[in-house]
Amino acid sequence: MAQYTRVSGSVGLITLQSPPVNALSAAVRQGIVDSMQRALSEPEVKSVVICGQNGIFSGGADIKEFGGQMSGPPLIPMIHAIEAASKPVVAAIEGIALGGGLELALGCHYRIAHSKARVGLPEVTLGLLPGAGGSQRLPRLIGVPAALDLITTGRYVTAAEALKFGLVDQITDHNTVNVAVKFAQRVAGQPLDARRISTYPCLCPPDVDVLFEEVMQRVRRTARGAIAPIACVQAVRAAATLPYNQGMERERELMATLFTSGQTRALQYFFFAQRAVGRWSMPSGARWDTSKPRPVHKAAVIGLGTMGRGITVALAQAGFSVVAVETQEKQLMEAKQAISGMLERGAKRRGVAPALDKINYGCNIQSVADVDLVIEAVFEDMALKKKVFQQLSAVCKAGTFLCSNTSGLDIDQLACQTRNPELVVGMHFFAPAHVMKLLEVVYGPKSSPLAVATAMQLGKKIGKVSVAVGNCRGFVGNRMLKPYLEQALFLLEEGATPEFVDQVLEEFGFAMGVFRMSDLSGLDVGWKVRMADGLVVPNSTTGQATRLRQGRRYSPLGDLLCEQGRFGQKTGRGWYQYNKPGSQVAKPDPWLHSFLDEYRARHTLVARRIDHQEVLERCLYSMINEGFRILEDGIAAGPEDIDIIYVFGYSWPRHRGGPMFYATTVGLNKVLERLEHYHQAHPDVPSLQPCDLLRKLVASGSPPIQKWREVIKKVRSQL
Ligand SMILES: CC(C)(COP(=O)(O)OP(=O)(O)OC[C@H]1O[C@@H](n2cnc3c(N)ncnc32)[C@H](O)[C@@H]1OP(=O)(O)O)[C@@H](O)C(=O)NCCC(=O)NCCSC(=O)C[C@@H](O)CCCCCCCCCCCCC(=O)O
Repeated sequence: MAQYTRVSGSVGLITLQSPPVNALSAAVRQGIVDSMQRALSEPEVKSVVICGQNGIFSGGADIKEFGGQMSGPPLIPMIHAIEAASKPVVAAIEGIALGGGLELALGCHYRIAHSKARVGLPEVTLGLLPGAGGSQRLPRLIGVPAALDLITTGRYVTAAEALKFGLVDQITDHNTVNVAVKFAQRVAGQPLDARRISTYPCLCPPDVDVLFEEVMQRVRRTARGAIAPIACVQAVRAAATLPYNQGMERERELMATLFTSGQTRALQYFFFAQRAVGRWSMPSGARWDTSKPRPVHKAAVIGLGTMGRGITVALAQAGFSVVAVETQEKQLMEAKQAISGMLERGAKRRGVAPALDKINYGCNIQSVADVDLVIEAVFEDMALKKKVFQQLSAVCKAGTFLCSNTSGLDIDQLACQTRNPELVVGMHFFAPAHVMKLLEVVYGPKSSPLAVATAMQLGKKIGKVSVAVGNCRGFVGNRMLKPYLEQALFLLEEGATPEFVDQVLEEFGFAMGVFRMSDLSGLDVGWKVRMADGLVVPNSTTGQATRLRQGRRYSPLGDLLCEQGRFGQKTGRGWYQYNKPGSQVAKPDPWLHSFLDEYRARHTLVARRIDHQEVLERCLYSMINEGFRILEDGIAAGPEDIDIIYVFGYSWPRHRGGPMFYATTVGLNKVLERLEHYHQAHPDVPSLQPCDLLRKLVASGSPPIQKWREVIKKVRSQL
């Protein structure tokens, strides 16, 4: 709702009241309409101020309303009425004015912002465009180039930047509402024609067509199939080329398409999923709201390879004191130089001082004795990690949390090396660790809620989206990657090429297909793991046994490439060829094609034509099936956890919501039916066998994803 009061005798003050972010719900819109009517009808009132309660102007339209029947006064006529009002209306912007919130402010005649406020039109991130006049008013107010930037990226700007653009009229460090009220008194009675943004001409640079073409190309390149950024460019183009009313009509048409699209449903789901993962729970019943984290002031990082360096940078940038440890002096000095460079570059970008003095470097593990939390980031080798954990347990003060940056090793085995296994958790960072948003916080059977809460809180403080997951081989992300990679290899055996498989996956929206991604990560990484698992048979040539391991179909293709020294980008050869080692430009490799032909001939495999559908279904449905197993096993608490991990850690296209949400858009019965089909064709591939939870969900009528947790609970209680 909105509260109406009269202040200073002549100013009508409308306060939006819809905690926590004053979203423009039906009740708030009704409140604004009623309050405006009152303010305009009271002769004593000469001007109006609109503000939000609790220091927040508005987070925009109420996203929760989008899924259902919209009721209450619509936003567009409400904003038009404010702009057309005969008395000046001033927006007092504190905290945030986002999306519809900023569009409301643009309908006001003046905007006063607090210096700490941030404003923006983030609709594109929800698969929408600023559909309450924002795409037409913003370019008229701040010009086409700046409006295009804000609307197509959805980025927020500070009050200072907004003032520079002319988006706000004044900024203040004082009480914004008081300043706005005084301002409103001053402008009372002044003519308003020049203050109605919809009447402004749209200022275009001389080369505006070139600009639109460039932005459209950039957007198409980076959108990876998302439709909203393209519609945003089209809407701003309408502002630049059409009179206001026609531009509004174009905005409405474009919005209508977006509003009913599957992409916006996926992105809205994703918005709430990001918030849901913070409300973590463990199978023991421990939860985010009953487990208090312990403050961490000083942390240590052990092992300063690529991951350790990134983690050190992330911690130092967030203001933590860090002890950074490497065993050899030479490696320590190299790491110090690299970390300093990363901090300096990051600080330059953000216009702040580099946090160099936050880090103490050392070669002696004793130097971590007084830290609150240690993140071990040595090589992915269980024996080595165990040794480090034994040392840490002996050296660290009582109560220190011991965390391992591992991408899939058993946390429990590490916890068993320590005096206090309840203080041990996994912290699986993604490379580069100071850039990638995802953090899997892995709890073992002995990890305490305190340790999980502390690691989750630390993740938040260093700017990560942290997801709490259970302890199993590969945790969530890498466990689901396994069937995906496996299917891709089987497809090569059956006749596909790496280029074709990658093309299909990239058209789907992945930043990189599976083979380009493997080349980037290094083929030797998985090879070492398979060797440790006893799966690699060196110099294997022929025979059925080569393609079977432990009773299941196995493709040795990756092993054979590694035997040739083809480790991917770093060696200049992998599934593709590169101009030189380290180059990132992947080119098809005729050698690889002959190699595949010879391999198939050797194993009497007849190449067949494989189509797009089969690539997508086999790669994605096998991965989704593993996701259902993960839910069934209680490794992830809900589908949102999996989806967040896949979007932030594995470049799953955000506008498809994540693998589990995608399964709902395909239809769970269809996923089940296709898995059954493929499993029948490949009975020696267990990952294609539909899991029980998927069957149960289909049997219970494929409930919406928000209801899955109830079915999962039932399935688990029956175990
Ligand atoms: C605001 C934030 C920056 C705050 O961040 P913070 O970290 O402080 O807090 P949280 O993110 O945890 O949020 C707290 C809490 O609040 C919930 N929440 C936040 N924002 C909203 C919101 N806008 N709506 C609802 N709920 C919200 C959040 O979920 C948390 O609760 P939870 O229980 O989940 O923990 C940050 O929250 C943020 O970034 N918010 C989103 C900001 C945003 O994206 N705003 C834009 C919204 S979209 C919009 O405004 C659209 C408008 O342009 C136009 C609307 C016009 C509609 C017209 C419809 C036309 C239909 C066309 C059909 C045509 C048919 C025809 O014509 O034929």
